[in-house]
Amino acid sequence: MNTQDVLEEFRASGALREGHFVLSSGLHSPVFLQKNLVFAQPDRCERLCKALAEKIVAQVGKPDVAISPAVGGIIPGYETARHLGVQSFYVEREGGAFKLRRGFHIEPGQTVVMVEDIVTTGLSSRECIEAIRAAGGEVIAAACIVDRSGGKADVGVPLIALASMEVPAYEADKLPPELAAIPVQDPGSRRLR
Ligand SMILES: O=P(O)(O)OC[C@H]1O[C@H](OP(=O)(O)OP(=O)(O)O)[C@H](O)[C@@H]1O
Ligand SMILES: O=C(O)c1cc(=O)[nH]c(=O)[nH]1
Ligand SMILES: [Mg+2]
Repeated sequence: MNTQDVLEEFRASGALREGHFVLSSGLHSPVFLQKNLVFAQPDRCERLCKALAEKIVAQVGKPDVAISPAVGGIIPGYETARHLGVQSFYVEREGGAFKLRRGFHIEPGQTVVMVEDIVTTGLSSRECIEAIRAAGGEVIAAACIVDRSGGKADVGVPLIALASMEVPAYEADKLPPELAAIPVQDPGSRRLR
């Protein structure tokens, strides 16, 4: 599956949104990939995650566990783990920082692939990897459905992306006037209270 095939799954799901969005990183963008509309369709989610699992195995082999950052990473993390034939855990925010909770346990030295939905700056991936290491896991790679940085994001381990694209994103005080004129939406969970 190449980038065009992946974006076609997003387009057909109505998940390629245009407007004014504040992203998890605080950057602003005229484009948002509403991945949940894709993952809500099990057949599409299966196609994407099966392809991602195959790419992971081809590049780094099969890990012991797949671990994702909540909320967006949970569904693709589970489905990718199913195709890898490994357990699926997730980290979630406790007082702002990602933690492994709910009885999920990593044996010392177990190998982990961190599975994200979307990578923009790589901040959430780095936070997730830090939480996995704090719990004793050895992160051999990160993986995602779409890398919006076009390969520029550095998550500290190899990043295996099913699709790669470059989408404009701006700091809050450097918005182009046409973007500033549109009311802003904050669709993610980082700032939810
Ligand atoms: O690479 P980054 O700059 O960190 O951006 C990508 C992150 O943003 C989204 O999560 P978000 O925190 O918006 O919440 P969600 O997982 O609930 O969608 C997405 O799921 C990634 O985790
Ligand atoms: O950077 C983000 O927060 C982000 C971008 C995007 O296109 N989709 C998403 O769910 N999150
Ligand atoms: Mg997320």
